[in-house]
Amino acid sequence: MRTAYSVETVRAAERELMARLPEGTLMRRAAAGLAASCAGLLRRVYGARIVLLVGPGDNGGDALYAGARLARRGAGVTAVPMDPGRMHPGGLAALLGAGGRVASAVPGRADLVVDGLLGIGGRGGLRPAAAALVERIPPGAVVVAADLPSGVDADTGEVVGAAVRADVTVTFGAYKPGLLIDPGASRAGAVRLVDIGLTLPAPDAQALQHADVAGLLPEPGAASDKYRRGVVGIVAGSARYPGAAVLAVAGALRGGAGAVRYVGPAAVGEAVLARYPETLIGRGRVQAWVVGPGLGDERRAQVLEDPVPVLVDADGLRGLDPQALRARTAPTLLTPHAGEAAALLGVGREEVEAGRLASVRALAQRYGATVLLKGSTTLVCDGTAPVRVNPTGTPWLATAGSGDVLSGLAGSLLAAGLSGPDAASVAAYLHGLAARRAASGAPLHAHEVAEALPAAWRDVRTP
Ligand SMILES: NC(=O)C1=CN([C@@H]2O[C@H](COP(=O)(O)OP(=O)(O)OC[C@H]3O[C@@H](n4cnc5c(N)ncnc54)[C@H](O)[C@@H]3O)[C@@H](O)[C@H]2O)[C@@H](O)CC1
Ligand SMILES: [K+]
Repeated sequence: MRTAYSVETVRAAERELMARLPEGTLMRRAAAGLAASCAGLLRRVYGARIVLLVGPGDNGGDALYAGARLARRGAGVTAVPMDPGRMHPGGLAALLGAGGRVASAVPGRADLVVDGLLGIGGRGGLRPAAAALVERIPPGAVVVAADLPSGVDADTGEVVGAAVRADVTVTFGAYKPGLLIDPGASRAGAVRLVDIGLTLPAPDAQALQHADVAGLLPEPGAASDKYRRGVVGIVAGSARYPGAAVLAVAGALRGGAGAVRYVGPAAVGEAVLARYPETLIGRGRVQAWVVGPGLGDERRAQVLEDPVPVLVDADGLRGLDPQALRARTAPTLLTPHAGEAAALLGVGREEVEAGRLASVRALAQRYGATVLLKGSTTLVCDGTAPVRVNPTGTPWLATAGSGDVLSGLAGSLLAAGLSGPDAASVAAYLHGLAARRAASGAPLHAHEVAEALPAAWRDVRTP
């Protein structure tokens, strides 16, 4: 499990540790880790041209101390301050003492640039002086961000205006949520964690890895039969959109439930059966429902009355009543994309896109449900536990019908007994992995994602 911590939490842990250690110990640890990563990225440290972009705070201090270490190994190190009057004094003395120099402009050529402009003390978008330095980063240089790419909000991943685009981010003490959540995540490149000895409480965000997902996958035992493994009911599709039902069933059949039941118009049921003859047709007991696309209100209301877990997606999300959801006794899982989330919150779509973390938290609070917010870095939040950030997926997943496969899959996992947050995050993980496999660099369609799910499932289980 990759865990991430808010700035407030990291600061508190740092204060607690700093009080017990000689002054400067943590910054030395951070700088040593940063310098080691930089050295590993260079073919040769001796003679390498390294540029440090140095901000006014301790993030700049990290860059200066790391630069001093690299200068001692024979690199040519140039520090370019954002504000010449404000540089970490100890770091500056160390760099100059090691033979580094300070320049007022970014050199035209560099092998490696360290972004030490802003760390967890950065607020808002980069101010003009910082943005001007970032614009001058020489093309072809490897960019290494200290702690986080400057301009990325550490707590949320939000980017307002200019931000550094790093190849590698060397982060200190703990991952920050903004390194896992887009748009920040896509600015961070490969993220490396340097342990500086912090003791941390419960995380604010977490990203499942293969082993975590493997531990959550439902496994049939010797005594299992199709009913004990769970039946998932799919209430989706209309004469106009029969495909949504077929795709949701396609996802559900690969999600670990023992059987999939389809409830809907006869013509749609026939389309489902033509593709998947193993589907049960018509009403009956289920362990979880998926209420999805192409629906009228009455069908949704009926399903929400059933005291079993219910996943609500697409058209099913329209005009949802928060009070009605809060009154439910069984778990509810909502799976909106940004547009649907915006409608549920009564805000603009851009607001959701720019503030994905705040939006998913607000939705979970307002509707008393687990919410899976689809998009670049899908988020899952149940209002209490850490937000789950999905690390798999590919931009090719932005294709018609892929959401129907996801809702069928997540519903199937709910029917198999997983909690709302587990079903949602396992489904998002497998779905993203299947899409990567199916796409491998070329366009894909939703059915291929469903067909790649068993391979993704096996991948996850392979140690
Ligand atoms: N506290 C600690 O124990 C440790 C801190 N470390 C480093 O210290 C960093 C935090 O240092 P600071 O608290 O000094 O904060 P930062 O160095 O992140 O930045 C704060 C400074 O930047 C300015 N600033 C804020 N937003 C700006 C913007 N949008 N544009 C331009 N300037 C802006 C502020 O006026 C302030 O002077 C961490 O990210 C990490 O790199 C590490 O050395 C590890 C140990
Ligand atoms: K930085």
